[in-house]
Amino acid sequence: MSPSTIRTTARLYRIASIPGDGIGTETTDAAVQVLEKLAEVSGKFAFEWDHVDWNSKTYREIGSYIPPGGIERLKKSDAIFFGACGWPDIPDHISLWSLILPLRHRLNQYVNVRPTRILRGTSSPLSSCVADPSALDWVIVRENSEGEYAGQGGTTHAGTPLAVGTEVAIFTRPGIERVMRFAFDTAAGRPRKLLTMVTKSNAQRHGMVLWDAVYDEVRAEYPDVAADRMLVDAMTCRMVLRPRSLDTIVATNLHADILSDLAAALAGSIGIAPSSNLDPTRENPSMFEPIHGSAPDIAGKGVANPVGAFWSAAEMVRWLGQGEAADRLMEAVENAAAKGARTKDLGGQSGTKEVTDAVCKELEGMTEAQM
Ligand SMILES: NC(=O)c1ccc[n+]([C@@H]2O[C@H](COP(=O)([O-])OP(=O)(O)OC[C@H]3O[C@@H](n4cnc5c(N)ncnc54)[C@H](O)[C@@H]3O)[C@@H](O)[C@H]2O)c1
Ligand SMILES: O=C(O)[C@H](O)[C@@H](O)C(=O)O
Ligand SMILES: [K+]
Ligand SMILES: [Mn+2]
Repeated sequence: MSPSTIRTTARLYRIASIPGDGIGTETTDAAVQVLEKLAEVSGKFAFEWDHVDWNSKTYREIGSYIPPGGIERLKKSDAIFFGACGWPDIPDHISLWSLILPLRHRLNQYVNVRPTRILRGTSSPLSSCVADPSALDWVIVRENSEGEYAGQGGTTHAGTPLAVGTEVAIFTRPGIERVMRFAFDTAAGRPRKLLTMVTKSNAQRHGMVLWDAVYDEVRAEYPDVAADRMLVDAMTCRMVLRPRSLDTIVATNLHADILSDLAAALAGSIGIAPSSNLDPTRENPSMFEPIHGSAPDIAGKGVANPVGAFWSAAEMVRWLGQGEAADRLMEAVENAAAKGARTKDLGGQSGTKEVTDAVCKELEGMTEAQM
């Protein structure tokens, strides 16, 4: 194919890229580089980037992360790629509630999909998974719009010995039902057709009990899916001791946030784990980001693992309809890891740049027939 043919037939995707803070900028730069290479070798699509500089520095300068008109700007894109937000000199609840959470809420991204598996060339701290890496292959479906992250509550007598803080979790029937259906659909679309629903409905007797009731109703509509439910504390043991007994997992905003960090560690490192903040109605752009934060302890050192950002980039490309290219990208990531391009968190010695270059090289080596 000549370059001009490529230009006329390629589908153009407009992507808003928000690197944010700390290693978010390093892993996003790496992902943009790998996505450009993927587009080049595929010839089927190209990216037009809207580079968005909302971060803790802009907050210090202008007092906000998202400037006026910011959400409208993002709505012009086909998808959003996000790095991480948060920096030690700004309280974490300010950065979270000024950037990532408003984006998830205002763009109606009510599901957060977090797959985990042990990539080829990497290892798990679980001995059962060292013997058989296929034992851990999960998709955590995180409720992404309400629950413990509803944002309701308040403080009275702040800064005094009488200080009172309330944190109100909100669970609505429509909110639970839509994420439950999404999870059952996800489970039904996977080979094992297995779903585990996680709550803490023994101690939390209102919202969590509503989760149980909605689970029972929706479950009846999916006779082909084998479903069970767990309390979140016991779930942590099951994830460690019986990984093969799990496949798709659905849980509340907070529980799934915690379980997905555990899942990432069991698969080798938080540095590999991806997430998709989805608006399943496709009315708004969905947003793709590694699950890790800005990691101030390693920021600026060139050692951050970019694989979670690459996997998120693959999920973005899949969401845009380029499933084959997404598979190729993951194959390139695993080939590179298997050949030794691994960062320190995975026991390797490569830096961010070396892993990025190795993945680009793998992509270049794939023939047109493969793409
Ligand atoms: N969605 C987001 O943007 C998001 C997510 C989580 C945390 N945060 C924010 O990030 C900041 C730091 O939070 P934290 O320390 O709890 O979590 P973190 O994920 O940033 O870091 C936890 C630990 O994992 C390591 N780590 C994380 N990503 C890595 C990678 N790609 N490669 C190698 N090591 C990696 C870090 O060095 C650190 O030791 C806080 O401000 C927090 O609010 C933001
Ligand atoms: O819950 C949070 O703090 C954030 O959602 C973050 O941890 C994440 O996982 O994206
Ligand atoms: K992130
Ligand atoms: Mn988290």
